[in-house]
Amino acid sequence: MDAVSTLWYQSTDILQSVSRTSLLQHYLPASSSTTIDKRRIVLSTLSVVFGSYVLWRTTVRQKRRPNSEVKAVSGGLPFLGHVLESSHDSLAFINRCKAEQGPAFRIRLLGQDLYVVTGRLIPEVYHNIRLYNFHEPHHEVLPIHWMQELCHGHKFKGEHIGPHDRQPAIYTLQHYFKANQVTIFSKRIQDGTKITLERYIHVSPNEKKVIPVSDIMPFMISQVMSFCLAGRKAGTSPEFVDALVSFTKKVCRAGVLHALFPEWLAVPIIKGFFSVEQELDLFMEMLVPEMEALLNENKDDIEEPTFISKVLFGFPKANGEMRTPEEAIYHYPGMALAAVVTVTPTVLFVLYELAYLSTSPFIEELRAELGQLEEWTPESIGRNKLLDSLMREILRYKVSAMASPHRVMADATLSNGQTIPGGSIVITAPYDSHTDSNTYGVEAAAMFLDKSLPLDQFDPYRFIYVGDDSKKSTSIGPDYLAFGLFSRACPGRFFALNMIKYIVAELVMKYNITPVSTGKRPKDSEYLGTLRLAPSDPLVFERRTN
Ligand code: HEM
Repeated sequence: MDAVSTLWYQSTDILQSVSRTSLLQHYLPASSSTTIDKRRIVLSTLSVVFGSYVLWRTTVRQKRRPNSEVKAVSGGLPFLGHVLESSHDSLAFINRCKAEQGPAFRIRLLGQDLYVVTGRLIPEVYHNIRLYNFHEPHHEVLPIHWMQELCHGHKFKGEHIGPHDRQPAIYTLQHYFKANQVTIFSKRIQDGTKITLERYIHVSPNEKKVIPVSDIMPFMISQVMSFCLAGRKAGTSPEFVDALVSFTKKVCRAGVLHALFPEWLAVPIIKGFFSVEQELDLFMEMLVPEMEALLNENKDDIEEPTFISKVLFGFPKANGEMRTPEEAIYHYPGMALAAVVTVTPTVLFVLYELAYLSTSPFIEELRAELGQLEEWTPESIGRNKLLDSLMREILRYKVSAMASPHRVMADATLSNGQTIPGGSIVITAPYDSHTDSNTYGVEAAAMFLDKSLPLDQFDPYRFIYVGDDSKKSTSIGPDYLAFGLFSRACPGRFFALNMIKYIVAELVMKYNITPVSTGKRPKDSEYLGTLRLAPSDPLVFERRTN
């Protein structure tokens, strides 16, 4: 999950929504000229405080740097740093930085220094998990537990997890969501997708409709996800699904406020406008009775285990006790959020590429292959090589220019001899690796690179030329960083791809999906180089009859 990327994406939205809503009205009723004066005073005070804070972040905290330290890239504006350049054309920006400073360089975004590593240096960061801490920066940008504590802590406190204890949510995924285990979700992926298509895409046979895919996709994915992670009752409840979408949006927005503003300012805004108390109440109200009922059954006998039931029964807490239903459910919103914010943009990318491939033979070939499957399940669809090649290519090509923030826990020396000071944030440059033939090695180049389009172009057939399993959409490596690397690699990837491929296969077989206008494909949106999203234009869905 690439959390830092939500930062810029949400910030404009937040500032707009905060100013649109009644923040000032709430504190400053507008009735007289005295009130207007008071408003001015408060606004000026806020501006001075915020301005001083920004100045402090950009100047006072600067310090002397040793010669061996990774060097800063030239250019950039005060406070904004390289925001404009990295948002305008992130790939050109990375190339310029590499040309100027080599494989590691320092950039500045919104008053924050970021150390960027490229190519062969990336695995070093993923490998040394003690030196490069992955969780801390993610918790800062997506402060899920902090939000749970802030908005719901007066009603329920999650279990204490020490730094050396197993993380219940991650441990559950690592042990119960392996490639050969995710078949337990198959029936629910199928049923959830069916209900979702009926609920969100109403197109009769031979009818054509413009569908706002980027608006409805978070709901569609949240629904199928709820089926699997929280159970059928949750998955069929529109309130539950809407609460998950709303929880996700609010936490992303709170993450921006939390990262940009001091806590004394962020907390009242978040409590006033982005509180997730109602959503967390609803999750508890709906799920606790189900989990209590499960506790009375034989736990080995659960017909359709969920993420929550695995946290409840899978393994004890650090003190040896089993979790209560509330303690198990506490881990659900964060995991569901991680799943929704990664799967939704991936499915949207697939739909846009398919829409713009609608006149190429690829779609018909894919339909012909899928049409020959003897059974229509996530497993059989998952084994289709053409669809797998499409998925790996989407995740290879659509990855953002910069991703995966890690906190450097002590002064660190990279293998090129350069150093990164302890306490800094280091990020990786995955798109650069994915498009550099040096990362693929000689064998891969001989095996498939010479048969496909150049690496900086999209080619859905690219990975069907591979003879072994090393280049499947779930197989990680330095040439495919979409799911991270080593022990920190995404433990939800087998489940995610099973689900995404099934949803995509259903859509491809049921609909002709085309762009609204036949002009040039609109560009993907890029924010700060750390987030890449498919265009938000709607697409045309035509119900197929054969
Ligand atoms: C296409 C979909 C997905 C993508 C592209 C993706 C990507 C990633 C990446 C890149 C990481 C490593 C962190 C980093 O390098 O910044 C990660 C970690 C993680 N992902 Fe995913 N992910 C996806 C789906 C999911 C799903 C569906 C779940 C849950 C069911 C999930 C749960 C997690 C968790 C818990 C971690 C943290 C692992 C740890 O800390 O060791 N992901 N994901």
